[in-house]
This record gives sequence, C-alpha cells and structure tokens, in this order.
Amino acid sequence: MPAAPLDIKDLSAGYGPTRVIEEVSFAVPAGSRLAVLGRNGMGKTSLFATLAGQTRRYGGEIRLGDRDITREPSAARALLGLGYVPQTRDVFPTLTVEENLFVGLKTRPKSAVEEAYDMFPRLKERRGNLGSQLSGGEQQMLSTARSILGKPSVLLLDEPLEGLAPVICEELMAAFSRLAASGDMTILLVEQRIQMALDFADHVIIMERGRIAWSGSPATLAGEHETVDRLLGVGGLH
Ligand SMILES: Nc1ncnc2c1ncn2[C@@H]1O[C@H](COP(=O)(O)OP(=O)(O)OP(=O)(O)O)[C@@H](O)[C@H]1O
Repeated sequence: MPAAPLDIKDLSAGYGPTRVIEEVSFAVPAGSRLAVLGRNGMGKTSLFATLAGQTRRYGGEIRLGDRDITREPSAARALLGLGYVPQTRDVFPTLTVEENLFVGLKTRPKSAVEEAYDMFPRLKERRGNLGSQLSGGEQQMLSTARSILGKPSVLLLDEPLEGLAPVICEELMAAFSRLAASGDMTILLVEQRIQMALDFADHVIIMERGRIAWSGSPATLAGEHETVDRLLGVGGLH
C-alpha cells in the first residue's frame, strides 16, 4: 500500500467516562512525517490509541486516505492500512522472533522477513529466540519491524526508541525517514527525545491536556524558546 493522508477533525475520546482527548484536528499529507510532542500525561499515547480504535470516542472524525474509518473497529483499521506500534511493545512471548515477524506479513510471502533483518540485523541473530527471551530494546525492534512488514500506509510509532542504544536510534530514525521519503508510508511519531523528533519530522504538534497547544514546523519551534520551555519543559531541546 502506498502512503496515505490522515485527516482528523474535532476528535474527542477517553477511557470510560474520562475524556482525555479534546477536539483535536490536524491533517497529515501522504508521505509526510509528523512529530507529536508534549510533557508526560498530556495525551500523546491516548491520541494514537484513539486513531487505532482502542479508546472510547465521544465525537469527531478520522479519515485514512479517502475512507472514513471513524466507526471501524481496531482490526479493520489495521487491514485498511493503519499500522500501530504501541509503547507497550506488542510481542508474542511464546513465539520466536521469526514467528512474530511472520504474523506481521499478513498475505506477503515469508521471504519478506529479510526486509526486517536488513533493518535490524540483531533480530536475524536472534531469529530462533522466543519473544520472552529478548531484551527490552530487542522487543522494541521486533514490535516495530513486525508493523513495518505489514506495509501500512500510515504508521503510528509511540516512543519507538525507548530502550535502544543511541547508535541504533539513529539508524532507526534514518530507516523511518527513508520509508517516508520513498512514498511508502506516512509516519506519526511520539518521542521524548525532542531533538531527534525534530530532526525527523516535517511538521510538529504539541499536546497539552488533550488538546493541540502548538502546531508548526520543526525550524519554527526550535526558534520559539518560550514555547519549548512552557510546553515541553525547561531544557526541552537537547
Ligand atoms: N487506560 C486509561 N484509563 C484511564 N485514564 C488513562 C488511561 N491511560 C491514560 N489515561 C490518562 O489519560 C491522560 C493522558 O495519558 P497519555 O498516556 O495519553 O499521555 P502521554 O502524553 O502519552 O504521556 P507519557 O508521555 O507519559 O506517555 C492522563 O491523564 C492519563 O492518566
């Protein structure tokens, strides 16, 4: 599937009676890279979970390409091209690394797992190990690789660098950039390492208490020290 645009209008959602996403609207053009930033607890993970159909929606609309997916259940959204790598590392503990990757292939041939091994040589070394035997960083790689193998048209990455060594972070961000640049995927990224997110993204939104408090380009944000201090915390850019 080629990259698709994502269009969000007036989206409000939460958990049971608790609303944590409030009238959020934004559009992400096909093949572009959006960074979603904000301090802890401001709603970044909940926004992605809402896009993936895993929270209770109170109102608003989500369009993926030319389809309205607002009322589609989570599994249908995945089939329609929405890939989601949650912060909680979605690894099957009793399957091997390779079996985990096979699950991500959907209808693609098994030989396509080599794409994951090219991206993460570490996974190739551990292809016969069980998911439960991997380190946190390896689980992170596996969860990300499995989603990418499904060739989603829009990929939601919630803190994909957590637990990874700096050199691997840089390789991974470069790989994400290539996926977006090749027109294969539209990528939305939640990341605490703000500078890395800004280097990657072509557009940024900052969330505060479930709303979008700021939206603009990485270059503009880098010059707005007051915004960075207020919405991301002093010393936010590093
Ligand atoms: N399962 C849940 N049930 C009820 N409230 C929740 C649940 N998950 C998150 N929340 C609340 O929703 C709000 C937003 O949390 P969320 O995890 O989306 O923020 P975040 O910006 O991703 O934070 P972090 O950077 O710490 O991951 C918080 O007030 C949080 O306590």
